[in-house]
Amino acid sequence: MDVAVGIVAQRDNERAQDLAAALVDALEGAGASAVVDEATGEAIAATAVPVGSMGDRDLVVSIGGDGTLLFVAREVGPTPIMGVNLGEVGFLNAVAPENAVDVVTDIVADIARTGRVEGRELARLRATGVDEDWTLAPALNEIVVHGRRRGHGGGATIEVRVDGQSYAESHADGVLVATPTGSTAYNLSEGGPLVHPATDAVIVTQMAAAESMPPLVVEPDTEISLTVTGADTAYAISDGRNRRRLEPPATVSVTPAADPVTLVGPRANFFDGLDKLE
Ligand SMILES: NC(=O)c1ccc[n+]([C@@H]2O[C@H](COP(=O)([O-])OP(=O)(O)OC[C@H]3O[C@@H](n4cnc5c(N)ncnc54)[C@H](O)[C@@H]3O)[C@@H](O)[C@H]2O)c1
Ligand SMILES: Nc1ncnc2c1ncn2[C@@H]1O[C@H](COP(=O)(O)OP(=O)(O)OP(=O)(O)O)[C@@H](O)[C@H]1O
Repeated sequence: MDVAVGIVAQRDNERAQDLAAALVDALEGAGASAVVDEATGEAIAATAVPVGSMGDRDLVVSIGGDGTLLFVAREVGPTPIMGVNLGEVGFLNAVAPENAVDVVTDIVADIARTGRVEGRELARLRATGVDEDWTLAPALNEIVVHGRRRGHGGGATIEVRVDGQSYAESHADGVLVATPTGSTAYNLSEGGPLVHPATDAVIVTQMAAAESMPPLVVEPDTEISLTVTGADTAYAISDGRNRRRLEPPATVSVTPAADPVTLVGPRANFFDGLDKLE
């Protein structure tokens, strides 16, 4: 089968663009087709398409940090993604740049031979409005609900309900609902637990709450609802980038998203990765 690959390189990063060019050459040499994102297409000689249209590719390669991979996941949904790490932490991107050409050409040869992609599924969360009809882009890391701004005078009163049962209610900077993938990100800075990536779970962590309850870990099919009062404005935010302004009183419902993200390629070692977080 003819394998089609999309390549997204971190914007304005020359190293990422050079690697994208090397991947295009290697893939075309191996008989596959390769396109790059539009920003990268301005820097290197390659066919460019919007990232949002790469959902029809067999594989999308993200070259950059965790933020670039989160962006690619938002744009291409369930299409298999492989991350090459040029960033600092690289929790989501297991492949080192020097191995990228070999790893990608091996994966593409596998797809050509078998017609399928071996990957692992990472759960996402979906946030919807209860009083108003809106939905955020599915979150691979976390949904955050916070007041007008982080810090003094910017918080709100947020009640957390777990499958309809009240768990906590306090004035706080916010509350975050994280996946195991997101447990090492914002959740960790707010005192939430690390959850090993092989665990199916959802984490609820209050952010600087006046009357705090311990962070809570529940099974993935649980509905978490967050009711915001005591503030003029609040926000619901998916993976730090996709946001919805709320006018409290407002309730946000967080449930499992239908489509997981499929990550392809070698797995990052969770315990080695933790050393990089300090
Ligand atoms: N105080 C904090 O820790 C804080 C604040 C805002 C956002 N964030 C995280 O940033 C994410 C958005 O990323 P961005 O690059 O667009 O914003 P960003 O540029 O603010 O990146 C924040 C940092 O989070 C790291 N990161 C992202 N996902 C991770 C994960 N699953 N495990 C470990 N580290 C991870 C990134 O490598 C980066 O160093 C959000 O989903 C949130 O988890 C963290
Ligand atoms: N090729 C691209 N086309 C369009 N937008 C891009 C592209 N690459 C990155 N972006 C934007 O940049 C954001 C990623 O942020 P950033 O580059 O700061 O994060 P990163 O990959 O985690 O890198 P670092 O670890 O160096 O911070 C994405 O959310 C997206 O909005």
